[in-house]
Amino acid sequence: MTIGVDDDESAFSGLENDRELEKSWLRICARLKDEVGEVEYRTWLTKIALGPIDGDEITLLLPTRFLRDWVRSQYGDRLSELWHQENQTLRRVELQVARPGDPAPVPLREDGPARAAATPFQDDTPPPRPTPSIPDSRSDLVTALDTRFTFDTFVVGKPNEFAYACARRVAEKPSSAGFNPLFLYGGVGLGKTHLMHAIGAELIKTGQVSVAYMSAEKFMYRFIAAIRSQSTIEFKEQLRSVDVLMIDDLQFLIGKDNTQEEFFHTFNALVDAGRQIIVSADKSPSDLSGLEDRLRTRLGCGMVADIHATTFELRISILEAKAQASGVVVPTKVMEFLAHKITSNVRELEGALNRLIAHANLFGRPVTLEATQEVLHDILKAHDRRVTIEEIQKKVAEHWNIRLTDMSSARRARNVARPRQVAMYLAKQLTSRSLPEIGRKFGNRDHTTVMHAVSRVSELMERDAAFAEDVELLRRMLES
Ligand SMILES: Nc1ncnc2c1ncn2[C@@H]1O[C@H](COP(=O)(O)OP(=O)(O)OP(=O)(O)O)[C@@H](O)[C@H]1O
Repeated sequence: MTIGVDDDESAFSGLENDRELEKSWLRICARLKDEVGEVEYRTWLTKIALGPIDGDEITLLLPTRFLRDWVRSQYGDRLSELWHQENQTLRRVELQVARPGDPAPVPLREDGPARAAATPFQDDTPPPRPTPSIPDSRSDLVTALDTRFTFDTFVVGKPNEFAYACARRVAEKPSSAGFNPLFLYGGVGLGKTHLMHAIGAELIKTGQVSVAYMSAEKFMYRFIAAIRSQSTIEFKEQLRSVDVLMIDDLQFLIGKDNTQEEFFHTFNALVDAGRQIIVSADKSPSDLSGLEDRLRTRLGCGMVADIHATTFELRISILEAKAQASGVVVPTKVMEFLAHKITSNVRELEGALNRLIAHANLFGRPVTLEATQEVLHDILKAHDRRVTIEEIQKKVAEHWNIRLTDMSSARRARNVARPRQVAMYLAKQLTSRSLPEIGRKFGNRDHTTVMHAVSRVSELMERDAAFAEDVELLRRMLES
C-alpha cells in the first residue's frame, strides 16, 4: 500500500532509535487491540514483526504468504493510517513475508517488544487460531470468530432476508426440526461467512453451547494433520463432541474424497446426536456436483437458504450502515455511484468504501464524487470492463434459445419477451448503464420499459425459485 505524502523529509527522522520505533509500534498495537478485540488481535496481529526501515518506507514482516495477504486485506489500510499518525512523513508501509537472512524482526508481544527472530510457518497453511475460552478439549476446535460479523452489523434486504431469518432462528434454537443442517449458499462475498459468525457469536453469548467453526479447507488440513500424527481418533472425538459445527465454503471438498468421507461420518454422528450443523457453499447442495451423492442428499435435507445477489437498494443500505459506523460523511451521490458501479459483491463494495474512508481520514479531505473517481480509479475501471450489454444479450438469448435479434425486435410473445426482460434486468444489475441507455440497446425502447422489466423480473424471482436459479446462473456465468 502506498501513502502519498508531499513532504520529502525522511520518515522517522524524528525517532531517535529503534527503541522509539518499537514504542510507536506498541502504541499502534494497543490501538489495534482496542479496535479489533482481543481474539482477533492475538490471532493475526501478534504475528507481525517489525522489519527494516529504508528511508521513508517501513516493512512489516509476516511468517507466511497467507498471513501477509490476510493482514494486507483486513488491516492494510488501518496499519497505514496508524503509522502515518505516528509519523507524518511516512510514505509507505510494506508488508512482506519474512525470509531467512532478513534482519531479526521484533515480534509483537502484549507485554512489550522482545528481540528474537519470528518463526516462519513451514508452509502457507493457515496457522492454528486461538480460541474463545471454553474450558474443555473441544475449545481446540473453536476458531476465533470475527467480532465484526454479528447480526447487528448485518444489513438485511430482500436478497438475504430469508437466509438471515434462518440464521436467527438457528441462533435462537439450535437443532430445531427442519433447520438441521442449515445450508447457506450464494455467490462470493455476499455474507455467508458473516451470518455463520453471527450465529456463532450469538450462541457463545449464551455460554451454554460449544461451537466449532472452520473453513472446509481448514477441516481438511486438520484431518490430514491428524492422520499424519496418528491422532484421527482424537480428532473425530473432538469434532463429535461439539454442540454446533459450522463448516464454511464446503465446495472446497469437491474432489477431496477422503475428507468428504470423514465429513460425512462426522455429519451423521452429530445430526444423529441432535447437534446442529451449519454449512456454507457457493452453490446449492444439488448443484455441488463434485460432492458424493449421499452427502449432497444429507446436506439438502434440512433448511437450504440462498443469499441472492445484492440489489441496488441493499447495496445502498450496506454503504449507509458502514459509512455511519466509520464516522466519515459519505454523500448520497457517492453512495449511489458506488452502488451502481460495484455490483458484484459486498466485499468489493466494502473494500472500495474503506479505501475512500481511509483516504478521507489520512488527508483530512471530504469524500466527494471527484475524489471517489480518483481514489478508486483502478477498481472502477475493472468494473467497467466487466460485462457489456451485448454480452448479456448474447448469453441470455443462448440460454433460452432465442435469436439474438429478438433482443431488439418488437416481438411480444412471452418466450421472447421474458428473456428480453431478463437481459434488461441483468444489464441494470451488472453494468453501470442508465435506464435510457439500456433501453436504446434493446431496440430503442423507452426507459420505463426497462424499469418495468427490472421490477417484473425481481417479482418473478421471488415467486418462482426455478426462474430465480436461472437468472442467478446467468449472472454468475456473466460475472465469471
Ligand atoms: N448484508 C450485509 N451486511 C453487512 N455486511 C455484509 C453483508 N453481506 C456481506 N457483508 C460483508 O461483506 C464481506 C464479505 O462477506 P462474507 O465474507 O460473509 O462473504 P461470503 O459469502 O462468505 O464470501 P465467500 O464466498 O468469499 O466466502 C464481509 O466483510 C461482510 O461483513
